[in-house]
Amino acid sequence: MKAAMLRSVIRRSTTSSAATNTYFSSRGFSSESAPERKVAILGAAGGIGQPLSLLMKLNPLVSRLALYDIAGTPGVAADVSHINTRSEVKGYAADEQLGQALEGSDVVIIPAGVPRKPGMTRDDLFKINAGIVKSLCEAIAKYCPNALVNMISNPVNSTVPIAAEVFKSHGVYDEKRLFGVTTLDVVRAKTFYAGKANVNVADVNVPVIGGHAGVTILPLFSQASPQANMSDEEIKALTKRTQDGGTEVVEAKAGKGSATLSMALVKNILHGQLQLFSQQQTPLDCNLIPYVRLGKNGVEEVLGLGPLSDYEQQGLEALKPELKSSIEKGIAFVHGN
Ligand SMILES: NC(=O)c1ccc[n+]([C@@H]2O[C@H](COP(=O)([O-])OP(=O)(O)OC[C@H]3O[C@@H](n4cnc5c(N)ncnc54)[C@H](O)[C@@H]3O)[C@@H](O)[C@H]2O)c1
Ligand SMILES: O=C(O)C[C@H](O)C(=O)O
Repeated sequence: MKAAMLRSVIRRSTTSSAATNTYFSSRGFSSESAPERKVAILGAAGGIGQPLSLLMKLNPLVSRLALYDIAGTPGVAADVSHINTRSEVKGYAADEQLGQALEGSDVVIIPAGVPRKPGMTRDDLFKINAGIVKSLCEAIAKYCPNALVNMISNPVNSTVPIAAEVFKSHGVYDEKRLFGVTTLDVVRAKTFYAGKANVNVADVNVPVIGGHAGVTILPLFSQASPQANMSDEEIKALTKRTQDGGTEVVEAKAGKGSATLSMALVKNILHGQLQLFSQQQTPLDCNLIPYVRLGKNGVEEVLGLGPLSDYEQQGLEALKPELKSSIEKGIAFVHGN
């Protein structure tokens, strides 16, 4: 098992809202007080790209927003640019403008690629998305090698290793700066748990470990807060629903794509990353729970998994072979074997 690679897929992030609020209340929204930060979205005209572009335009921590896609970016950029917030928006289309879109970026978010249709697994997207992600990462390595890179494109369990291998081959890999975006699993675990436990969802915290496909998604309900009395059967059902959350949406959308709206929660990660830029003196515990802590260069510390129940321990053992093989598939793709 490539331990470092596994860790990069295992990382997850939910930003502490307390920390985020502190920033907003203490520093305000004005362009004078917020630092200069450029965010590039690759795949900006898509189902995820468009609401994400909107959210980034609303984010007072962003000063420049580069929207890149192979088609449709002029329209999205013109539309988003009319919003009266501080960031300057530019649209970029076609390969020859990718470098300009990326140059100077502090944060890059990649939702480029095709989504699932009913009956498909995320891995079925590998054939198309692996090549897309690889070429975008080549450009990142060249034009903004120090950016924090957030991989949304599926299959995340393989696209993160693809990114890592591309960056390694250019000598710019930093495992602290590469994130697989798995926030949705945390979001779903919290929502489903709150419904079952009949508690306020805003107060709920559920760590989720592993990757981002089926059994590789492992919510740790034994560490959930507030604690609720639940039977083993209820925990199993909640675990399964969290693991199948993406499929639930794909089936409900009936051929019209996968989750795009709940993906809006990705902004939480970015708040964490952008805050981290703005408060560089101290390693900031952005509550990238359960197992990483952010510092000024990205992930500062990989924390332990915490105490697992027997059921979770079995789940952890069960997910490793699938995660390992998805990671190896990504690595092999980059090295052409
Ligand atoms: N990680 C997660 O939690 C998560 C959640 C939902 C969806 N996804 C994945 O995100 C991806 C995008 O989903 P979507 O619903 O936005 O799909 P979409 O088809 O609506 O949008 C994808 C966009 O990518 C663009 N694109 C394709 N090739 C490109 C390239 N080479 N460079 C730049 N842009 C390119 C397309 O033109 C399109 O605008 C899918 O792979 C999907 O499975 C991941
Ligand atoms: O399930 C999908 O294909 C999209 C995404 O990964 C999700 O979890 O919703």
